[in-house]
Amino acid sequence: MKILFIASEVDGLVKTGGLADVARALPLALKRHGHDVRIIMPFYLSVKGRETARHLGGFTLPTREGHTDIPYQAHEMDLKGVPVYLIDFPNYFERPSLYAENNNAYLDNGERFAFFCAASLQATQQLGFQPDIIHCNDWHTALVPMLLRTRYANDPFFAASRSVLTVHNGAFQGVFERGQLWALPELTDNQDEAISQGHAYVNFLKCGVRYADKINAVSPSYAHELTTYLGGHGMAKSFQERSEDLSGIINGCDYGDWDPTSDPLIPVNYSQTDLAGKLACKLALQQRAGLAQNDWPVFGMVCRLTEQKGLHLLLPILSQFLYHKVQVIIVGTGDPSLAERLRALEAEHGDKLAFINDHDNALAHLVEAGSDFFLMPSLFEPCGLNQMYSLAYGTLPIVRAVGGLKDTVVDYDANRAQATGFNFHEPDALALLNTLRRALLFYLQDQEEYVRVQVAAMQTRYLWSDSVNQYESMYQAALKRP
Ligand SMILES: Nc1ncnc2c1ncn2[C@@H]1O[C@H](COP(=O)(O)OP(=O)(O)O[C@H]2O[C@H](CO)[C@@H](O)[C@H](O)[C@H]2O)[C@@H](O)[C@H]1O
Repeated sequence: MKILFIASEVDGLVKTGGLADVARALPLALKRHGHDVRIIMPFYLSVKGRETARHLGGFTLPTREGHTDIPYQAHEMDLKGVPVYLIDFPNYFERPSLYAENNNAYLDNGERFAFFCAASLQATQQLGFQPDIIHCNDWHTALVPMLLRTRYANDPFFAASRSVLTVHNGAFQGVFERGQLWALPELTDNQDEAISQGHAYVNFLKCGVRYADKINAVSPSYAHELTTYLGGHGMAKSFQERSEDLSGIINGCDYGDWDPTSDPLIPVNYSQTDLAGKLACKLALQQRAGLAQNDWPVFGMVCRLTEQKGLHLLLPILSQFLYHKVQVIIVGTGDPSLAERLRALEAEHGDKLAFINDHDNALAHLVEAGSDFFLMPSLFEPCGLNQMYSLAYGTLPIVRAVGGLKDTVVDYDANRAQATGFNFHEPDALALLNTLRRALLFYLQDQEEYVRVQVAAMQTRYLWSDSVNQYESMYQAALKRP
């Protein structure tokens, strides 16, 4: 199949979160399965190696009558054999950051990504790539399915193309004032309730859910949660209306980058049959975090500092947990108020808690390798990547049983034979504290059993080739739609 993969960030070129990991790994896996895949993304200032990009041509995007058209350039780079088309319009994309500065979203994000959606389709046509499947990801690209059904409805070039939308994070929906979207008359004039938020606003994600031929979430549990009032981020009704076309496909884990037997970013490699190196990693992590190099269990956490990641469950009970002989190492950037609270706790418990306010991939690898447990008490988690890395590194995940976490981590007390970690259900700080204590007790009372579960965790595999089989089925189903 010919697949156009549209994403706002792609690891290796530019990354702010888990979306970028998938936007790299999935196209590469599709290519390995023999598909002709092209990625298209904005030509941000921070695109790595942007000086090597090859210029493909200049095009002009027509806008609403009375407004000036938008001239832009298209470039091409290579991602391990997958061509990446880059949409270049400096006014929108040559900025210090992708979406926000100092935690404040750019005010013209709606305008920027509306342009990106429209230009992506236009550039693809101009470049002569005629896709069977147009694969959109999250709100930034979610206007594309609507444009296919409106602007391009009678264009023979895209007549056989079908769209799919992957929801990586339904909490981000892209809600913007209609008036801001002057480049897209299809939106400014469209009062359809199914794509609106109140009267004056358009919801990009709703637009994708309304018009995409098929929709998937990045885990089966999250796909189900999206249709519920509790887990649907206010969009349950929209997802319910498309429930026949909605599925869940768990992300794969990139074991090429995340493999303790060969990881070049950790001091000593180790495997299920020889765990000695894991201890050396723990000592290196304790040293890096400025904590004592002792044999206390280390609980690691690496995440964006947002409410999603469950920090408001952890913060109220952290002092209590730190009464025990444990070390907690948290690496993350994001919400300044959460960072402030973590710094205050660190000042109080400096011998047991280290907070590293940084985005550092090598350190993330060291935390995975050097910790005994990994914390993900997420409020919601569409798929989650770190728990998969943790499993591979024999670092038992302690997770809230939601979304992809529920689908990938088996709780020790619920099912000892299959156990790979610890789960709790209620979004409640005390439920988390109980689970942390459960894990601690387990670790202290039976090292042999701990190693057994650790080895079971290391044997789990979430392969991209399995996910790709499911994406292929979804693409086939999309192509059958009228
Ligand atoms: N301070 C830091 N230093 C180094 N690395 C850091 C870091 N903070 C985060 N990371 C890295 O960024 C990635 C985060 O991925 P996640 O899937 O956990 O979350 P995210 O919420 O961004 O993704 C969304 O999209 C993905 C992809 O579909 C879903 O899995 C997920 O549930 C959804 O919320 C991981 O590779 C992690 O190691």
